[in-house]
Amino acid sequence: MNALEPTTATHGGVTTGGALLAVDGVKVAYKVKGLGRKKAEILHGVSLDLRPGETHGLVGESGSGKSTLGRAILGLAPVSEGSITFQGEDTTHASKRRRRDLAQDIQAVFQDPYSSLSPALTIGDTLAEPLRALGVSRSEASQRVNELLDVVQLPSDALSRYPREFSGGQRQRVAIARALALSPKLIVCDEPVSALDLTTQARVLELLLQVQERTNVALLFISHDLSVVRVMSHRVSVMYRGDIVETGEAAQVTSSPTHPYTQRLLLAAPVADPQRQAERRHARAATMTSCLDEKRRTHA
Ligand SMILES: Nc1ncnc2c1ncn2[C@@H]1O[C@H](COP(=O)(O)OP(=O)(O)OP(=O)(O)O)[C@@H](O)[C@H]1O
Repeated sequence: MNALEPTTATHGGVTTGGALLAVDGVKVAYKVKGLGRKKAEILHGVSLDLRPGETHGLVGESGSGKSTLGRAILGLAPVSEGSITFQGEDTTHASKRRRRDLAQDIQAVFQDPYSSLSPALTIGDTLAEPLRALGVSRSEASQRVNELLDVVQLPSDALSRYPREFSGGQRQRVAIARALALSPKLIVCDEPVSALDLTTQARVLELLLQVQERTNVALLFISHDLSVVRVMSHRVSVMYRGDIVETGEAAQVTSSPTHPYTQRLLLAAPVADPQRQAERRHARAATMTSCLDEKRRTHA
């Protein structure tokens, strides 16, 4: 198994064929204080699908249920109705043991790598751990770890250092490398750049695009930032209060949305200085757009 080998053949950047992941009418409900035995329904029956090698953006305001959907796909949220199918297998209520196996194919990168990287492990051990757990030999794991460092553009002296010795952007690179260790087919990226400054955001997003190019991994890209979702995604779904209200090609959804909520999301001006915000957005979009153009040229 080579961490950098494409998992399937690609065509024009996105592999053709059936869905890799299908979420169908999924409901998630939690017990909450004050409701007695009644549960609060967070997802009201959401559906989306992801093709191999595709990035599906999931956008919506805080509390709309984006992370809950990501967690349901990872088997971390209780699904009360509906189904989640991965590579033709119903994984909705997969056993713990099956989940461990599925982790080879479905990985996650979260907003805060501090919470997902063990402070007690060096980067070398962090990256080798999932490989060793699978029975990969020490020397093969060591070779793979070096490949992974190369992919995420971290120096080899990173291996003996600890997460606290890295910047936020570097730690997110480590988290991406660890997610890639087992050559997954899908990575749930939950706000992977929200905690980073804009320059670092652009670098990490570019890295994700390059990684997808090399490995054909599919990404569920969760963000509240429509401009980031637009440049990262092939298709976009918009969540509003536990429902997906609109799904379509990224360019269509983000330039001429049909649902009133998406239209409001587009118009939302998040900061007091709109001039500065517009300049920043423009700079970020330019970086991302050139990156995507390059990607398209490579596949032309
Ligand atoms: N374990 C839980 N128990 C009870 N309620 C929960 C739980 N997890 C999430 N919720 C509730 O579900 C709703 C959706 O949360 P979720 O984190 O999925 O939203 P989100 O769209 O990802 O928001 P953000 O962008 O702020 O992360 C929120 O009201 C949250 O309080």
